[in-house]
Amino acid sequence: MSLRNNMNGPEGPSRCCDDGCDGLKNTQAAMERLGMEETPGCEARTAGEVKVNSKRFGRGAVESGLTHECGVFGAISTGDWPTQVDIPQVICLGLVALQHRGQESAGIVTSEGKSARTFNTHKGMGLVNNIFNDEAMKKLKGNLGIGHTRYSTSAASEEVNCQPFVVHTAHGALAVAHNGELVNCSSLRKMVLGRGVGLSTHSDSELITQALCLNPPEGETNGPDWPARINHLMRLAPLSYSLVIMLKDKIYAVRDPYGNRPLCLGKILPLGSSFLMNGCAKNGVDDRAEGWVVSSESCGFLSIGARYVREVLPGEIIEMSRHGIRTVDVVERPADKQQAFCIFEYVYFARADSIFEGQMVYSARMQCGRMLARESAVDADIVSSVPESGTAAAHGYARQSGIPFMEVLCKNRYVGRTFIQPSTRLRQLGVAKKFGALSENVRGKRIVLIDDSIVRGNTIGPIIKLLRDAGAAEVHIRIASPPLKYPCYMGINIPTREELIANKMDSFKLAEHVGADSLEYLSVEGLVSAVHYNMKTNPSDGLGGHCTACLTGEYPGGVPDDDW
Ligand SMILES: O=P(O)(O)OC[C@H]1O[C@H](OP(=O)(O)OP(=O)(O)O)[C@H](O)[C@@H]1O
Ligand SMILES: NC(=O)CC[C@H](N)C(=O)O
Ligand code: SF4
Ligand SMILES: [Mg+2]
Repeated sequence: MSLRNNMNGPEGPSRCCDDGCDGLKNTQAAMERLGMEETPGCEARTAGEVKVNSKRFGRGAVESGLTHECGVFGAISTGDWPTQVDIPQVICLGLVALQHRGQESAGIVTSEGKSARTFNTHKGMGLVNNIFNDEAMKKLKGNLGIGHTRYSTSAASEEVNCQPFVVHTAHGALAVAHNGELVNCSSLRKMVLGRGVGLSTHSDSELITQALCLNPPEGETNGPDWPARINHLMRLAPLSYSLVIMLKDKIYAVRDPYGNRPLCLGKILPLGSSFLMNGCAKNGVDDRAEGWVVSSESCGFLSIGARYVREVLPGEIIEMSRHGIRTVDVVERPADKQQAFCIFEYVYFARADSIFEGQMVYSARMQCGRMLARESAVDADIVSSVPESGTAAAHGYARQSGIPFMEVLCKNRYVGRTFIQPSTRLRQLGVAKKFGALSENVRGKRIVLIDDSIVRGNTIGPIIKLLRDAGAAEVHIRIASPPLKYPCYMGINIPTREELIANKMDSFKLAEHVGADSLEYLSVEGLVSAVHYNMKTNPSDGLGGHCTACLTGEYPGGVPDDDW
């Protein structure tokens, strides 16, 4: 899951928005790549009546797959500061574990807990390991801190938009890291600007940061009431976000009322903890906490000596201090609305060892494969997968069908982004070059090949050709998610409807187009029931609902109020 064919490049996606034009250069490049006519100015339109100032263009062009979201992380040590827990190191390792969620830039901000004036900040473009060298880590000394790894959805992939954002308020410094995208960004932006606040970027994450700084119209009697300010923001902007917000000596962990983006809590255990020594899940529950962490995903917890505790609930505001953690508020959704956790976290985004809703992502993916085998059986000699994220579903398909699993593809993890390859031919080769066929496993075989998703349809065709060239007798494609037909407004870079191959052809035509003997998708009902199969949360508690908008067109919080 580490390689994304992201064509954003160092200039990355940028947004030409209602009050600025900084996205135009990249917008034009994206248009050229898409073969569209360019007209000057923010309000210019293409022949197809697509506005240049739409966010969609602002994100730049991508060759294949869905590009990710972001990873947020926070850590605080408990007890008398300073303690033995190396908070900057914990955050850095936490971000490395979240690297698959965003590879454009990363940042860490720490506080020693004493002064409301000074935070230690280090941010940069690129991968976590390249940004945080020894010198940077020394500078980040602190007892609490937050971190971010970014895939941009609003505002360019540039240093100025790297997170966490830090602002200095009348009540001290404030730092914010955000995963998600504000659906009503435009109206909130107008509101904040209308209150006399200047914004220095087009980032919705900076907007959140500044909105938190606004003094409430009714005033505050005993200094700032941060939970009340957060609550107020959540009512103004109900989705989508998971936030970590740092003040001098506290962190607030916040998940939007729809629970659209993931966020979970972990407890840093003493080094001698039996849980860390033998990994037994029931141990560690009663161990004293040496600190607390909050993270987009739980996959990195063991690597930092932490134990997964639970998810942050939709709408919950958790305060983390040196005394421990406590829920300070829960902001409700409208009564008629379900939780809308992104179902694509299960399909593709999250690391397979992360836990959501009481189940491991890997188990949900396997269950999708089982369901797919029930819905779309085929006679074959072997079941195989497109690595990486198709593999768990392929194992599920194999178990359900009784057809043995065998690897047929080797993935070269060192193939870089395809944006450096100029021509269509070379870019297409780029997809094929990512994989090699295990020819002895392939020759003469009837293969069921499982992938997690088809987006633009650029990956699967060259792979089928590779397998046929290696002697495959038949190649049947089974996709462990339904056809992707609609854009996402909640932090995922899903292409335009026109670019999504499922809007151009049904599965029969697509099979023909990519050279498969057959091609079938998992149904929406099949995906939802596979995800529900091992889930521990209960829909009757208002939990366990999922966003399927990119599959069904039913958006949990409506469509954006600005111009997409
Ligand atoms: O239809 P397309 O637009 O070509 O994209 C679909 C492919 O993109 C993703 O894989 P990717 O190689 O990005 O990551 P992975 O290694 O996690 O599978 C996804 O798993 C599909 O294989
Ligand atoms: N992918 C994300 O979650 C991005 C967060 C935020 N919208 C940004 O562009 O920085
Ligand atoms: S539209 Fe799709 S990718 Fe976006 S939040 Fe919903 S399920 Fe996730
Ligand atoms: Mg893939």
